[in-house]
Amino acid sequence: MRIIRAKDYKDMSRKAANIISAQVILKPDSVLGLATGSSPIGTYEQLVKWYEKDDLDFADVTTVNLDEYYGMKPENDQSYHYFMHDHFFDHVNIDPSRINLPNGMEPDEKKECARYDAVLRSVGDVDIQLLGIGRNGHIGFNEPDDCFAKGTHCVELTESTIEANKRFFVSEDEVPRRAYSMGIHTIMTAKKVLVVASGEDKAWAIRESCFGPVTPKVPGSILQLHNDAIVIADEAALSLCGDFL
Ligand SMILES: N[C@@H]1[C@@H](O)[C@H](O)[C@@H](COP(=O)(O)O)O[C@@H]1O
Repeated sequence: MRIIRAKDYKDMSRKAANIISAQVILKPDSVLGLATGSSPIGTYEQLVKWYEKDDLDFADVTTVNLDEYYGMKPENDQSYHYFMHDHFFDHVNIDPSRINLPNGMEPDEKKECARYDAVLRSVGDVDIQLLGIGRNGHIGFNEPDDCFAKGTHCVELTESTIEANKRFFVSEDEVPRRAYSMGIHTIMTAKKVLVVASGEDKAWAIRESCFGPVTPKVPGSILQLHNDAIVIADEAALSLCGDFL
């Protein structure tokens, strides 16, 4: 696991966008695993800027997203489908037929998990998986658990995640309680994993994920076993790692 120290959110975002753009330049038909949340927004903004300057071409890129809220219509502005279009897809020349996300509107969990796993198999290896991290160390929506989930699954969100995500909703009651998420095994098969973390509220998750025991109680800790995992974290997110760096 490589840890790259960033000055602040902007610096973190530029560093992450640099790694993704190098990937797309070197391999124009890359498969990008994409993430939502406030952490990667700056990365998408930077990629869009470079695209607008004609420095990047996404025409042959395929994307797979980590997760989606269960029961959420894609046109709902809190859906991850909406988020991805709003922050990235609608601003670059990505082919809509190469965009893949879990379908939150499929009520049959078994069916949707099997469908999305088949999609993931059909696109082949993910070249770079971008990840944010939850305050409790969750990645995608793989919440702390007794074991690591393998493939796509439907998750009950923890109180800590509901609490953290309520800032995006009018009231806590509106925060969905369940979500579809790519599994840990799928995340671990990506050729490269890129975690972006900013702010003090991520400090515990970053310390435990990078230097704590590898345990499903802190899902991000499994990334210590990945052979090409990069964590780009700002000073605040690294503030509890002092003794280890
Ligand atoms: N499913 C997403 C995660 O993919 C994201 O990493 C996490 C942290 O979000 P933020 O970056 O807004 O702190 O939030 C959600 O739970």
